[in-house]
Amino acid sequence: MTPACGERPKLLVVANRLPVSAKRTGENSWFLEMSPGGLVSGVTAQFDTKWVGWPGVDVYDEVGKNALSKALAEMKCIPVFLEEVFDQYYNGYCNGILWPILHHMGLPQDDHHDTNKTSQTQYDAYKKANRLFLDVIIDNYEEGDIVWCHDYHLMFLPQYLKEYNSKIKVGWFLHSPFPSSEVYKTLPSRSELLRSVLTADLLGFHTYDFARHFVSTCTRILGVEGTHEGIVDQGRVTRVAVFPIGIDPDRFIRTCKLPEVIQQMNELKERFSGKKVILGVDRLDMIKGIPQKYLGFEKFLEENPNWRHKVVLVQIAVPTRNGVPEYQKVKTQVHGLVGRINGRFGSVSSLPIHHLDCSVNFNYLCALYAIADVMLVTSLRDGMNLVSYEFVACQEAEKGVLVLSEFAGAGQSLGAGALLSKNRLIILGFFGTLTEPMHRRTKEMDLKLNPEVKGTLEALCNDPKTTVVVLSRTGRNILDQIFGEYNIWLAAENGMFLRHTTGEWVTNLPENMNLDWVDGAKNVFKYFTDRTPRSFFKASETSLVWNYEYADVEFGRAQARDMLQYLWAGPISNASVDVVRGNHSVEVHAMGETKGAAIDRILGEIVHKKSMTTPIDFVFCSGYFLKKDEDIYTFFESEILSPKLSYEPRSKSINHSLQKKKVSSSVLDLKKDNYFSAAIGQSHTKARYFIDSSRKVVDLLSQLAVADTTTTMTDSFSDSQLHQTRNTDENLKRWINSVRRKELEIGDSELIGM
Ligand SMILES: O=P(O)(O)OC[C@H]1O[C@H](O[C@H]2O[C@H](CO)[C@@H](O)[C@H](O)[C@H]2O)[C@H](O)[C@@H](O)[C@@H]1O
Ligand SMILES: O=c1ccn([C@@H]2O[C@H](COP(=O)(O)OP(=O)(O)O)[C@@H](O)[C@H]2O)c(=O)[nH]1
Repeated sequence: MTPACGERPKLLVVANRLPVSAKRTGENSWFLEMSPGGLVSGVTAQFDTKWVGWPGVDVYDEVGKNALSKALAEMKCIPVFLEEVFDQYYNGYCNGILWPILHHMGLPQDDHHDTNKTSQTQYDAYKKANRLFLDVIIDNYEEGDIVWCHDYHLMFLPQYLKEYNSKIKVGWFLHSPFPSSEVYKTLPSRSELLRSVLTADLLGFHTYDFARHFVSTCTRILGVEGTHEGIVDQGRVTRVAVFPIGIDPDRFIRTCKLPEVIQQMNELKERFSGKKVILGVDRLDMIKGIPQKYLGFEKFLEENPNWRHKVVLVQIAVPTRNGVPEYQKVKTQVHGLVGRINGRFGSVSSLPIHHLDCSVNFNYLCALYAIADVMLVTSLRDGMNLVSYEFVACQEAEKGVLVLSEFAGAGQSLGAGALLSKNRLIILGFFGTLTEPMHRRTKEMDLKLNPEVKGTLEALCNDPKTTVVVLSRTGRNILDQIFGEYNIWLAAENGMFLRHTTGEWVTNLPENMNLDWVDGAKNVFKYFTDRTPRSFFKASETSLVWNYEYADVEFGRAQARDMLQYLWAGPISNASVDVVRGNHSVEVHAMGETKGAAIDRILGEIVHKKSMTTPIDFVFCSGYFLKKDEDIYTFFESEILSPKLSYEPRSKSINHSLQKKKVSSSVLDLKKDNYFSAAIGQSHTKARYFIDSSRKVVDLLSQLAVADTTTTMTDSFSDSQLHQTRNTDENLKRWINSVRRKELEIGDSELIGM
């Protein structure tokens, strides 16, 4: 029966745990408190509905069961008493077998002597527990109710529910990750569990990756079809979708304003005054990476003696699943590490790690979140990790830093604001960007690196996570002279030549570039140089520049006009070239030789040379570029709109041959918020921002050298010295289209844009 018009169907939330856990205080009296874990926080925040679940306690007597059921009913909770089955179901199959597999950890390897018997008993207990849940649902189900099953504890429940009544609408949501099929297929009961889950109408996951893994696992293990909607099996569709869980931020913001919580914050600030506070809040679960967090902290203290006694790591390690051997082991390991690190770096008055084996109440948790300078989330794998959201919600005043493991689901939604930058690319022009401020007529040979940028540039170039490229119109010799000492990539003559300073120059020409015109044009350039006193010309493989700035100006201009006529009539008449007439120069260069055209090949080459497999997840590009070279900015914008899958290096080596190799994974992992472009000195630009002077570039680079955050850049770009040039997708598309127009800069081109 469908509910009457206007009447909403009732939702039965079924999870292993009820949102409250019970403690017995007398024969028929119970104390109820909030259950631990993100499932409870996340689901209670969003729904006012009936819950079915385990009350967190073993009850064997009828008096106790009745009293507890009554107490829970007031909170719209219905208990499932699991009794004898609980240990083998919860500690055994759920948390000893399924949990490690779902978190990519594989099956536990010890207890060989009894493995078959134990795992069979656990599997049977798991099925029995699922049936006990079914029984309670049947007792409470009313026609039209929707049953929403949660998590890996209840993978048989959808099938049992549909067998009982095929019309019940059933959803199933997984709060943990779902691993790749290679990991999942090691589970002996892999097919039965998948088949059962697929009987549900709708399946939900936190992230696209988990959903994708699930679908491909079903297709590989069961041979069913995966479509954009979900799984199709013999005409029946099970929808698979992504529903990331969240928190109620207002609850945290409100709590932080309570006088009692402000008082706690003040006490904590005083307690840790003069120190930076790093906070960790995790269940003491191996997936949370607490030992790894401590080892990292120990290394930090080893390598940075000046930070000892100036930083404290406060770790709330909420006790969890004590009945599972792996959890007991991790607890012992963690305690050993705390003892060692505090012993090594502590003093009578100060301990580097404050480790608490307990949970804390909500108000105190908010106070801790609010005063922390750094929240350190080091999950090895984590479904979502609500703690990271909660920290952000409590940080209105302090603006601390969230260090968030990319292996937590939250990394996919908080990524833009968290410290994830693993592989940064910085592309800089030379003239007007890194040079000393100077007159634009300064000769190439006199160009000098801005002394203020030297230290910063060195730090960035030596950072293993950062690739720095100077992309300039300048020639190879000059770049060699100026940057020879740095660990840097040099792209000379607008990227036609490329070199890492530890290697040799390679030509980086587009494939099939026709250079037949060069010899003929060179003759014309020579002819006019010979006939125009004090003029000179420079030639490279792809361009020729004739300069008459020291000649008689009138005569030079007349000669330039003649020279162009000769060129157009002769050597370049059918050639694919750009001709740029400057105030005192004529330049001919191969078409397509812009920074935007070259960057694609430069990236391919760098990726190949560095054997780069980690996608570039941060790009900063800035320069004092010619208008036509601004296509470098649109190159990155178009990567954001339609990313390429891979790069194939295409350059030809002058001095040694390069083995061509396809890079298989995506190279640029750019979203809107991890790409920053800033044009120097020109407000009409395709860059996202413009900067008045190169001095600001020095500031920005120095910030990047000390903190590798996208947040840092976002903050910097929102200050008054930087001007946003655009921010809408529509504009973005227009700019990308406009770049297809051929734009030639007529003006003083000798030095601008180097
Ligand atoms: O009930 P426990 O065995 O004590 O464990 C607590 C919960 O741990 C897991 O939480 C997951 O759900 C969170 C919310 O979706 C998510 O943010 C987190 O990453 C997961 O680890 C488990 O999946 C829950 O069933 C437990 O209640
Ligand atoms: O002493 C504590 C520490 C944490 N939490 C809560 O436990 C949840 C942990 O959820 P998360 O998704 O981060 O991880 P899970 O424990 O579910 O794997 C968060 O809502 C925390 O506020 C709590 O209730 N008491």
